[in-house]
Amino acid sequence: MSQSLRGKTVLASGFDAPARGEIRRFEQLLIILDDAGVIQETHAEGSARYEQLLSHARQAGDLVAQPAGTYLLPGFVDLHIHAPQYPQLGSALDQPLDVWLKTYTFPLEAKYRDEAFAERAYGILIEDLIASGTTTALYFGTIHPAANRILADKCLEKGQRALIGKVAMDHKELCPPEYRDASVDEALAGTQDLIDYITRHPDNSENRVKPVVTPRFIPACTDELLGELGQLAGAHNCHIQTHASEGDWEHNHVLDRHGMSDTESLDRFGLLREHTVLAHGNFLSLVDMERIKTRKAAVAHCPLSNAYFADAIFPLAVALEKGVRVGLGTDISAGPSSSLANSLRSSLWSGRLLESGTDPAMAPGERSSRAGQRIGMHTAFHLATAGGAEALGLPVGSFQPGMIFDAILVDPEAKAAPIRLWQDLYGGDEILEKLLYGVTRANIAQVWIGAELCAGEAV
Ligand SMILES: O=c1[nH]c(=O)c2nc[nH]c2[nH]1
Repeated sequence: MSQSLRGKTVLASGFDAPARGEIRRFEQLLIILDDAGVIQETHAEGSARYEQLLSHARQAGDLVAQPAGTYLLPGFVDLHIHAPQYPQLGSALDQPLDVWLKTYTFPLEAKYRDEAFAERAYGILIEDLIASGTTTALYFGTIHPAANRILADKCLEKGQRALIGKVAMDHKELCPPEYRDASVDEALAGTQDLIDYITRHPDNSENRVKPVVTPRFIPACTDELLGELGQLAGAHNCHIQTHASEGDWEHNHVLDRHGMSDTESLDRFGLLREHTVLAHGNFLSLVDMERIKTRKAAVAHCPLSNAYFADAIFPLAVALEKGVRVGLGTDISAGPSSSLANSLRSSLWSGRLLESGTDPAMAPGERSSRAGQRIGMHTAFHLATAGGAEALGLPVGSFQPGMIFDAILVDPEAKAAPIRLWQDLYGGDEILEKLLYGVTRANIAQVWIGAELCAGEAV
């Protein structure tokens, strides 16, 4: 079979979740793609033109029928990930955030001044992420212009949809001399360099890779830099990403320094706009959430990293109820898994722990002060796909007409890691639940980005 589905008609069964809390299950759906990999039409079995379109595609040699027993899902959108931290995945998880940054993370990120190291590490990362089903990633890079260009090159070479930020951090007290922007001008020049490089890249005519203005977090930036980055983002109408209200130390730093929350402070610097993504948001107040919603910004919920570094759980259900846009992030390497499916699963248990409380020494009714914090699988699936895409304003994340075909094909029968579906006992949405709880890299048989095969083998 072809390595591209552009101009083809795909025949597949599977699931998507274009709206929060709602799952669409489809059986033998016809998905008609145009020459750019955009979904033109879909037709369900039994609908008026189904048989005619099916036989027409078959006769024209344009029909691509996915194997029986496989499931097509939208590709995952990782809304918060530090590309340079991949070598450290699964280590140094036992320190507080500020110590972890200084002792392990800044020294690792500083290594990306070596372009050969960047080439090697970014190549491995992107291949692993695509193979794990991440079709879109919102990346923090490093402070180094050359390494950030390499990250963009690698995403384009391997086909991953990506948004990439040059990390801006110039605060002399909080960033070590060997890993900080020497001045506001240097931080701005590096950011501008990446914007120009990505927007003019000869292989980026489809805008698969986009630049992102990326102040690391308020503690790492001077006020002057924050203000300039806000203006730069406005001038280029760029995406913005940063960390906000993550843990006690960081939250209190901003309160002490600016006398207000991260959200309010970022807003004053022009950094809270449509398609700003705030990572974590554990300490957001209801007023902050209202402001984020009004600005059409979003939160990247990173449940695994919050468990290790934030000592707090993001009140996801409250934010969703408020109408805040939310997606899920792995937060490599503060989160020790590269699989967004693990973030999805963690978003389910973390909401439940917030709701129930965890101290067995306390009576059940007294363990927690929070009710109604759990979310269901339908919502988690939406956040990992269409929710993350909406946060970024990208037309991906579901199989509706007008969406670009970014998809994964899940094979529950993968020999190395079978997902036991017990189809005689379970059906419908229960199958999706079993797939999402069970899916590993071994089950992801194909990964399509822009309707082009980026991992796996087409059959
Ligand atoms: O989880 C995190 N990872 C980081 O690299 C970081 N930098 C600032 N704040 C951070 N939080």
